[in-house]
Amino acid sequence: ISDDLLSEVVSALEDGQKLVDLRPVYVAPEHQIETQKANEESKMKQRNADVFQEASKILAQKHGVEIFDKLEGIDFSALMPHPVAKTETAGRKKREYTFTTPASTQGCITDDGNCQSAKNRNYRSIIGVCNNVENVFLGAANTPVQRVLSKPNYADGLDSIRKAVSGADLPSARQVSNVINGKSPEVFDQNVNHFHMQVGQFMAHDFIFMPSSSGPNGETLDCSTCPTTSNNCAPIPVPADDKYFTPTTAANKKCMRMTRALNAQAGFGARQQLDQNTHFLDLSPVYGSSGCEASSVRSFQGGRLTVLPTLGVEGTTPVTWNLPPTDASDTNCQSKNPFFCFKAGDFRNSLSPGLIPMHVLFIEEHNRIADKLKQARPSASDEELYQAARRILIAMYQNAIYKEYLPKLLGQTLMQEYNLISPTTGNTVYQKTTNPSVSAEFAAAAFRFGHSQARTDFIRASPLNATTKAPVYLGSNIFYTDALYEADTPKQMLSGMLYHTSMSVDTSFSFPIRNQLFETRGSPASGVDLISVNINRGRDVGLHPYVAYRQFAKLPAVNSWDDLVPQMGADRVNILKGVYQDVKDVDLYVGLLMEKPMPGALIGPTGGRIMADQFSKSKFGDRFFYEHAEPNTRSLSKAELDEIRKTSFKGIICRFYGASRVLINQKIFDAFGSFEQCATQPDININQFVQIWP
Ligand code: HEM
Ligand SMILES: [Ca+2]
Repeated sequence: ISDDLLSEVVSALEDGQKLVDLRPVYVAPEHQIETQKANEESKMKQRNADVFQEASKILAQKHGVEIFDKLEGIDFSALMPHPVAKTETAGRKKREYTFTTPASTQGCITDDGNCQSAKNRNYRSIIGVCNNVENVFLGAANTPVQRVLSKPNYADGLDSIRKAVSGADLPSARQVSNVINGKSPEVFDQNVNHFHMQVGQFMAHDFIFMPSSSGPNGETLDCSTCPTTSNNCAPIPVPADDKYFTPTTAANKKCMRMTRALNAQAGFGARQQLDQNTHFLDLSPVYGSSGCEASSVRSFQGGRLTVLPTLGVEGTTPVTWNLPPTDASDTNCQSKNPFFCFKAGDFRNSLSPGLIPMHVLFIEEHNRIADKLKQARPSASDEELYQAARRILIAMYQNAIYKEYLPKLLGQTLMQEYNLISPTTGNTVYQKTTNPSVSAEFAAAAFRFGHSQARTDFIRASPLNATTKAPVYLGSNIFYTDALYEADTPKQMLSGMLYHTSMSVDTSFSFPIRNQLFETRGSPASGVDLISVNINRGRDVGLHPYVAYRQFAKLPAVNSWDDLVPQMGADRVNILKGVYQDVKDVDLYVGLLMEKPMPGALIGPTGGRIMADQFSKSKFGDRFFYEHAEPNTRSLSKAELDEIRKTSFKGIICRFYGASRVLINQKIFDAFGSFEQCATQPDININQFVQIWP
């Protein structure tokens, strides 16, 4: 670029920094739950991004947004007027990397920074670097999301929220949520159990942790006042006739709090969001996405992960069960000592009551594998046992997702169309040119379909489906863990989820999901509506309206409301007409859930394709995916892969219960169907994994 433009860039950055310093501060006066709490690395990225954002506005005002085409791809971070800049790869060889480490990393696991080291060829790194050796940060923690449609949709091309076609504001996300929500009673899907919901949430936490913006010194923002002047708040107006978030009158305008997703743009142009977790399906909710998370869940003995053995009484029988280790400093935890929330690879582990059983399920399977490895190889070190068990468990998990979870969600047509069906023999082929990163459309809209599956309650049952104790009500147990400390609750809750249906995937949601997210017990309306948050989140991250994705979904273009009828039916289109002025205003999340499911699937063609596309990228763009055999990489041997292929969620669950469970659902996500004997569920032959070491 010319010297003139360069000096303009420098002064725009300087002025940008001044504007950032002048921004009104919306720091929360009192403690607030922050599900999507940013870590130190994300916060550092926001510091640069805020300046780039202000500087972009200065340049755009003078030259129009076209100027950004000229500046694209150039690294300006060294010109930042404040010192934390420096990009990860600047001045480094391609296959080496360094990453900014927070100050408090004492005792945390570190990496050797070399993608060709034996360790990085043998195992996935914890933070996900070196998966793609030519583009070492692709898919790593704290890197940007990608987009199904190449550019985000912002009213000013930079960061302001999309407007309606008419130029007016879009209808309030709570208004939309109120109008689309089906009438009670809840409708259940007789073909799908609640475990399908729970696995989905766990996977969501593996794919992505999109952090929220924070204040100038990393504080929690208070985004409940409206209208707002903050670039990082997007409060949701509550309609005057709202049934739950009352009282509200036009004069006494009330807003539901919502903080915008943290801006991590690393150059000029539009706002850009990031994923704080590894983008890969690599069990990061168990093992962590940072060195500190990883070390905090390990026992450092025999390759094991830490558990909290717990004692209780069921009826008159003493019982013991495991919980994850506690985290007394979890700032989101609403239950108090001794009912601490837990420490796991993902900070959101105590968000909903059903999540902890998932964490315990995988922690215990990891420990069983580590113990078997140790028995077969008594001289192996803790590190060797941990890494080997981790590799085996991730392989089992990927196998279960692609063979059991995904066909139920997508149906055969899309499984075939996106080449997602696992071969019974031989290998699949890694594609180094495939970007495995999570897409904004997947994270902020399509994969949130699962919020529609979440029922009001978590039933606790014995392995024979006898009810044991009262169901755990979702609305009063978000970030509360006391129920998990009641005898054998993780196993009883998992049993309940296996035997009981989930809600059907549509625009009907359970009461807690629509009204009680983060609610504090005894304080009605202290929470938010997750569905409004989903809709507003889509606008926040610059998703295009639903109609823009029709071509990607191989559907005819939409010019009038009638064009939606073939996919949605006239009744649903009428509901949409009641809240949106124009068919081109409809939010992506809403459009996806309004589509009728494809045959044999839980979701319609557009949501299905956004998800199938993601699962394809997550498979073919993951060098360590369990079915690939890649040179210079410790892929699974044929014998190892044959062992993994025999496993399933069924076996993992049976082993979790031990002798107390005899039968298991033949199809693990069917609520009603045949059963199989637990005794016949294949486990891996550990000797096949010990022969080829590491
Ligand atoms: C009890 C059930 C659940 C609760 C209470 C819950 C709650 C939440 C909350 C509070 C957020 C953050 C929203 C935001 O600020 O934008 C979120 C995000 C999300 N949820 Fe759920 N969820 C549940 C189940 C599920 C299920 C079953 C799925 C998928 C099948 C899912 C997929 C997602 C995804 C993809 C995100 C975005 C995560 C990110 O970008 O970091 N959730 N959920
Ligand atoms: Ca991950």
